[in-house]
Amino acid sequence: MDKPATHPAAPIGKVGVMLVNLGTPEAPEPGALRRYLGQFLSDPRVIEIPRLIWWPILHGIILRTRPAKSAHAYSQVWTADGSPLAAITKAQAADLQTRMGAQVQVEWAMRYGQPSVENTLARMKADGCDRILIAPLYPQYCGATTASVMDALGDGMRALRWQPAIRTLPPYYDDALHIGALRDDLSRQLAALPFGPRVLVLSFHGMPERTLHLGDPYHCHCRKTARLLAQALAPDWPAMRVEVAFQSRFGRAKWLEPSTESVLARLGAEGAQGVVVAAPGFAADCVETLEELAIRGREVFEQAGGRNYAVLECLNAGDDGMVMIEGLVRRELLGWV
Ligand SMILES: C=CC1=C(C)c2cc3[nH]c(cc4nc(cc5[nH]c(cc1n2)c(C)c5CCC(=O)O)C(CCC(=O)O)=C4C)c(C)c3C=C
Ligand SMILES: [Fe+2]
Ligand SMILES: [Fe+2]
Repeated sequence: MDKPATHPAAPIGKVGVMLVNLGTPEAPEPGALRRYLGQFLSDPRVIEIPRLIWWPILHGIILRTRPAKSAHAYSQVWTADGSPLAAITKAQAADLQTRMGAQVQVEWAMRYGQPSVENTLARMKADGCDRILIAPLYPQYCGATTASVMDALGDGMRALRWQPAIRTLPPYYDDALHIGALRDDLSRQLAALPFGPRVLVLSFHGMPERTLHLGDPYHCHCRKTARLLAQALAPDWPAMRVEVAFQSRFGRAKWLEPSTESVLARLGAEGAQGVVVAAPGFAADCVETLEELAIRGREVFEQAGGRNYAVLECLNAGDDGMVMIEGLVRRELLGWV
């Protein structure tokens, strides 16, 4: 049989994958925190208050007071490899590189701080990647996180004369690969606890409630992840109740409710025993899980009278999480690889 007609072979460039997460300070010190928070909180996707009002508050109050407080939080979770979020994202990229083989170049970047999305994009293009998949590791879409990565990507693209072709990883909050990975990973961790889990609190990062009414799908995405995950865990953990909460409130506006802090205080006051917290909105452990949930959350719960508390690890670079990332990435690379 005749071979089908093909187009003349084009020179095949490299395919790249860029894993992106939020970002992190360079050191757990007030100076580094001031630079990091300055960049983060100047992003109009994150703080949606007119510049004229927000600028004096940011520079006059927040950047004078918060860096020292945040530096203390980071210093309690800092590792020999640096910030947990950066170290874990780097490990995820290294593991994905092994899984994908030499055909694909895997890199990692941070939306705020280093390595930046812009520089990483330019370096990948210089390395010969002419097709790049940008994978923001946020399961739930949010303007403040996912869209902000796309803004940084746009800045990076604007600076390039010869641009690569781009694909972006859609949010995976309800993807069977994500729910399955969470079910397997959390089940294993639940089974290893020294006490019986009675209540599982699924704690997501909060957002100003206003963004929900403006049409941001984040709240709905969190709720759906929680519902599907609770259904997936129910057969193995029939006696465990699942609650949803939102953590890390910032500023004076009303944020999504209930707050994780109020849920832990209530459970503690009820004398609950066996309260376990998981954070299925975070692809990697970070200051928000390791300090806010594991240290301060425990204090809130125990001081209110609760006993037996645990915080489970995020998917991180563990096998369940990496099988998921590989599956999500391979699906988006169809036709390229
Ligand atoms: C996972 C999704 C996230 C959403 C949504 C989000 C929104 C959001 N965050 C802030 C303010 C802060 N967040 C901070 C840390 C932080 N936030 C996320 C993720 C989301 N944020 C992560 C993964 C981290 C950890 C970074 C790390 O280095 O470990 C911080 C800094 C820490 C602190 O000073 O408390 C701030 C500030 C706002 C205002 C917001 C939505 C509008
Ligand atoms: Fe945040
Ligand atoms: Fe926090």
